[in-house]
Amino acid sequence: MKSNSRHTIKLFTYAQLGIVALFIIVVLFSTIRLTELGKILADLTNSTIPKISYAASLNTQIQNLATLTSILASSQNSPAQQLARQTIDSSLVSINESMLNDATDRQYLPTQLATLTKEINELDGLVKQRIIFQRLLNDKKDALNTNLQRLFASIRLIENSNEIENMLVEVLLLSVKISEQNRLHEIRQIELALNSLTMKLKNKLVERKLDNTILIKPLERLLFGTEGLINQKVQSLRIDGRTRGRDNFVRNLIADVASNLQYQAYVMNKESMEDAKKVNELAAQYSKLTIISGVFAVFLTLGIIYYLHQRIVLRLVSLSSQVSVASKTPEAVINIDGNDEIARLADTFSLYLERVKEQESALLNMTLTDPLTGIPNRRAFERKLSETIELAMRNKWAVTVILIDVDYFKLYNDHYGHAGGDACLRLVASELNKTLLRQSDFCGRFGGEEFICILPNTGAEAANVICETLRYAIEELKIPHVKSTINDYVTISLGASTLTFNHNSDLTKEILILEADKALYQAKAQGRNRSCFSHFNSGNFSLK
Ligand SMILES: Nc1nc2c(ncn2[C@@H]2O[C@H](COP(=O)(O)OP(=O)(O)OP(=O)(O)O)[C@@H](O)[C@H]2O)c(=O)[nH]1
Repeated sequence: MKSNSRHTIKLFTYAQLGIVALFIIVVLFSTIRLTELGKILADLTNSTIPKISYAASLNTQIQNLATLTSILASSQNSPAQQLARQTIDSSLVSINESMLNDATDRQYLPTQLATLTKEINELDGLVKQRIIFQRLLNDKKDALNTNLQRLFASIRLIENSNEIENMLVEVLLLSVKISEQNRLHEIRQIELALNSLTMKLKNKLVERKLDNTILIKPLERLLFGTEGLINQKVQSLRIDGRTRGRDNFVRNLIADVASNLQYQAYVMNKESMEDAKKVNELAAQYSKLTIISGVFAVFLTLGIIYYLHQRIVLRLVSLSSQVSVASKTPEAVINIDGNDEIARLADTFSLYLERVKEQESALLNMTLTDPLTGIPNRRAFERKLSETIELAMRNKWAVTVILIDVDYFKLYNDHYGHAGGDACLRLVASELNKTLLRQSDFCGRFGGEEFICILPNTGAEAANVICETLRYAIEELKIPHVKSTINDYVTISLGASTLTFNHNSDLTKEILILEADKALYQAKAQGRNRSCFSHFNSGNFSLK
């Protein structure tokens, strides 16, 4: 019962807590989702994007390295080689630094870079060798040219030396051809041709009885043997070939590293695109869920508000209007359904109004009752008379008013004392009320030792009978009255007036009382313990 009685407060509290909880859930849900989204975005911006950036930077540096190694490979002198090498070294340092700063796990890149550095060193060594050999070759060519010029000068001193000169010119041309030739087998053929030419030259010199040792041997030394021009050229070609091969190898290696980096960049790019797509999808999903949960929360809140409105507000409004009506209309009933505080409040209001009505009625009774005798007082008589006259006029009834006075009551009081007088009045009042038979008849105390009766729908004849019945009843009470000069017992005198015509005014009431009073005066005057009557109509009434 106690829990029932607190039902509305609980309901209201739960509803409030429900709304608060609902909004906390929605806010928490949104915050969690946004935090997750933030983490993914942070990962994307802090990790993936820098990785892509590093990969792009590394790729550019590696591509530059390919150009630099080409420059190194094609260096024709030491300054150019050294410049290219320094640039390559600083580029490698920069690549290594980029690699250290890069968070990406590049498993093979350090190994590849180490190999690349080693290969670049090899290439650099070959380039250096090639430059040396080139220089030696040039020196050899210069020495050969000097030697040939000396030979030409010596041969010109010999008579009929045209054939030998021609042979020397041929040697010069073939040696020049060697410098320009880049194919080994061609050089070998030129070598064979030079061999035969030098042999022929030697024979010619022998034929001319000239010492070929001084003339031809230096030329042969310059052309053939390990230090000769041909061998130098062959060596130079070999180193050149090795340099080109190493250069190609290094560039292929760089291309491998670059394609590896490009592939990693492609993978990272793809991953970041997938991450971005995922973030996009998640953001759309989260915003959808947040909107749905927000709308749900709003509708639920509206539902709770509507329910509270129906359950509490409307019932309170109804209670208020019912209380307002009930306080003005005595018959109105307060009725609120349910078994909660509001229903209990309605019951309390009902009880309170009932109590007020009871008290009102008790108060009214008190104001309309004579405290001594317990019968209606003069105010009650005034009311009853007005009602009776109204009813009588509507129904065309006759109305009789009887004014009653206890005979010699002053003497009674003086003899039996005031308390005795009171007791006598109570007995008389009770007897008068008992004697009036009709429910609709009225008997009240008019004041002092006077009583007054109203007899609705009672004509003059009936009134006469009733007056006599009343007078006889009091006399029969046999209340001793030793001081009365007319009887041994208490007696009463009665004056009655009967109205038998329509006359709707306050004057009617006054006239009835006045006529009754006159009749009473007459009864007193005629010797007391009797009844006198006044019957009147249409303003024309007579006293009997
Ligand atoms: N004990 C008592 N006496 C009352 C009460 N009201 C009026 N009386 C007395 O009733 C007496 C009325 O006296 P009077 O008006 O002279 O009339 P009476 O003595 O009855 O004389 P008549 O009417 O001429 O027979 C007074 O002495 C009043 O004091 C009451 O409530 N109790």
